[in-house]
Amino acid sequence: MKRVLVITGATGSGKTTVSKYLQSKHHLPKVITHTTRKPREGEADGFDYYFETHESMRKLTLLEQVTYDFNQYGSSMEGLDQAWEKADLVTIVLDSKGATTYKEVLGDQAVVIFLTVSEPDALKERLANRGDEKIALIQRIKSAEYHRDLKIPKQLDGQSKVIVNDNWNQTKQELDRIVTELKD
Ligand SMILES: Nc1nc2c(ncn2[C@@H]2O[C@H](COP(=O)(O)OP(=O)(O)O)[C@@H](O)[C@H]2O)c(=O)[nH]1
Ligand SMILES: Nc1ncnc2c1ncn2[C@@H]1O[C@H](COP(=O)(O)OP(=O)(O)O)[C@@H](O)[C@H]1O
Repeated sequence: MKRVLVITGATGSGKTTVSKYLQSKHHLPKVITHTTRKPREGEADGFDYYFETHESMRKLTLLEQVTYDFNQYGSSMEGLDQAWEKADLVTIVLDSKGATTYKEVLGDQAVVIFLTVSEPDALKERLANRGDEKIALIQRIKSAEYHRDLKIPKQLDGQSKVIVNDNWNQTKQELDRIVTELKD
C-alpha cells in the first residue's frame, strides 16, 4: 500500500529535522509543498518549498491550503503522486490543520507523526539557535497557529504517533522503529 508519513507539530518541534533524517537515513522522498513565505537563508526553491507569489499560488490546484502566520501554504495531489512514483512510503511536513485533512482524505494511507517537546519554552530557544530573524520569530510565536499546534488536534488524538522530541538520539530510534514497521 502506498503511504505518506505526515510530520506535524509546532514550529521548532523538529519537523524539518525529522523529514531530513527520513530522507537521508531511510530514503523516503519528501513531498514538496508550496508557500508564499519568503525563503529563509539556505532554503532553495524546488527543494525546501516551491516559493510562490500570491498570484502563482492562486493558479495551483491544491489538495488543501492553509494560512499560517499570514502566509499561504498548500500541497497538491500531483506532488504526492510524484513522490509515490519514487517510493511507496514518502513524507510530507504539514501544520496540524493540514495533517487533519490528510488523515480525513487518505485514511490509513496517512500515518501522522505529531512532534512535541516536554517544555514549550525550549522551542523559542531552538528557533533562535536555528537563526530565525528576531522579528519573524517574535511574530511566529505570537501567531494563533503556533499556539494551536503546540497541542495535538482532537481529530488526531489516538490516531497519531506522538514523539516527544526532547532527545534527538531517542527520536531517531523511534523513527527507525516506525519506518521498519511500515516497510514490513
Ligand atoms: N497545511 C499545510 N501546512 C504546510 C504546508 N507546507 C508547510 N506547512 C506547514 O506550515 C507551517 C509553517 O512552515 P514554515 O514557515 O516552513 O515554518 P517552520 O514550522 O518553522 O518550519 C509548518 O507547520 C509547516 O509544516 C502545506 O502544504 N500544507
Ligand atoms: N531533539 C532536539 N534537540 C535539540 N534541538 C533540536 C532537536 N530537534 C531539532 N532541533 C533543532 O531545533 C531547531 C528547529 O528544528 P526544525 O526541524 O527546523 O523545526 P520545525 O521544522 O518543526 O520548525 C533546529 O535548529 C534543529 O536543529
